[in-house]
Amino acid sequence: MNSLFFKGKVSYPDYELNFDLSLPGSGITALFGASGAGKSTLLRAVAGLVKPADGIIRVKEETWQHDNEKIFIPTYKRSLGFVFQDARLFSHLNVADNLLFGMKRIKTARKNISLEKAIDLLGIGHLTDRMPDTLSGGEKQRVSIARALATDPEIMLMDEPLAALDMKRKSEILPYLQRLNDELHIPILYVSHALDEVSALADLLVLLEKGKVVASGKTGEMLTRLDLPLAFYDTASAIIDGKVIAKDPEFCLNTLSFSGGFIQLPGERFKPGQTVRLRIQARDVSLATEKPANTSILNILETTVVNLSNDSEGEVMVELDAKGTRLLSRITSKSASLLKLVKGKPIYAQVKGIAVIE
Ligand SMILES: Nc1ncnc2c1ncn2[C@@H]1O[C@H](COP(=O)(O)OP(=O)(O)OP(=O)(O)O)[C@@H](O)[C@H]1O
Repeated sequence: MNSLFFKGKVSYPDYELNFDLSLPGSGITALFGASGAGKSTLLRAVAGLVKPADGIIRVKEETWQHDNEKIFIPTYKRSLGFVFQDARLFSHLNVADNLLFGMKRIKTARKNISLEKAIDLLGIGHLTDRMPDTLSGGEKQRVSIARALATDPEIMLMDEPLAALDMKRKSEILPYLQRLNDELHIPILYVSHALDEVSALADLLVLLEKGKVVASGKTGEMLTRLDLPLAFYDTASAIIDGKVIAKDPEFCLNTLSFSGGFIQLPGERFKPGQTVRLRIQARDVSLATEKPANTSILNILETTVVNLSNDSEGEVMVELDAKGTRLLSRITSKSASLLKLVKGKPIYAQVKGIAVIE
């Protein structure tokens, strides 16, 4: 049983959170929603910091709460790593001692991750002698993540770990989080209300609204579903996980393959075999009923219209299928009418801009 199961109800005087979720036992699952949606409360329920009614909290083979069986394991006995928005390091201990502090309660017999591995994964080897108040916000947070990881937890719970950092620090930490996901098989529950972070990191997305789970599924699919609000954000985007299969040194151009075909992307830094997550904004995708010729746009994909919905005044959001990968295109209502767009219609998607998520 290599999965996560969370069920229960948390009631406050003016608020109720209900959840019933079955999730895979690896990868990053984002708990996403507006302020007050219940993301932190759900994370706290998993940690045992609040006790949900009619609760079942199961993490892989371990049952941490089962009300019918009168099981409730207190937080300190749950094998979890909790990372908060602020790093919460002990200010009187240097980085090495901060890291060791978390490890004291760990039984050495079942260690899968060594302290050295945690230090290496978060790239903090050069910081071990430093005191916390000499570290940048991003460095502190990397230490705090390494400290949680070094306890060799069954699950990592992260509550807006990047929210206190500016964009630059955020983008410094994202690759480390991606690395954790690539190299370890520890499931990560990641609370965020920042769509850019979630689309960069998450394999799965759980959308919460006013104490309820509205929908959950693969991030790429959730971002493009027209029955959910995510596809109507100003920055509405699709994501593509592409694999670098060829380089053209003459034009410094890479070819990436994905389920829907190929994407061409300029840049020196890509290596053959590398998987790259790309973000394609709905605004950067235009549509044509015939394959455009003599155009400067390199990426033209054969797609099918899955769904259409009115967006803002005079605009339409179109959900497209590129052989299993979803894309969005935001066009004017007039263009949608001229192109006679209907569900199931084959259409060429011209991708004008692609951002690499790094
Ligand atoms: N201890 C508490 N007592 C009473 N109400 C609470 C308590 N903790 C949380 N709440 C309420 O529960 C609701 C959900 O809070 P929660 O912190 O889970 O939301 P969130 O989605 O994480 O929001 P944010 O993004 O702002 O952190 C809020 O309306 C909050 O006021």
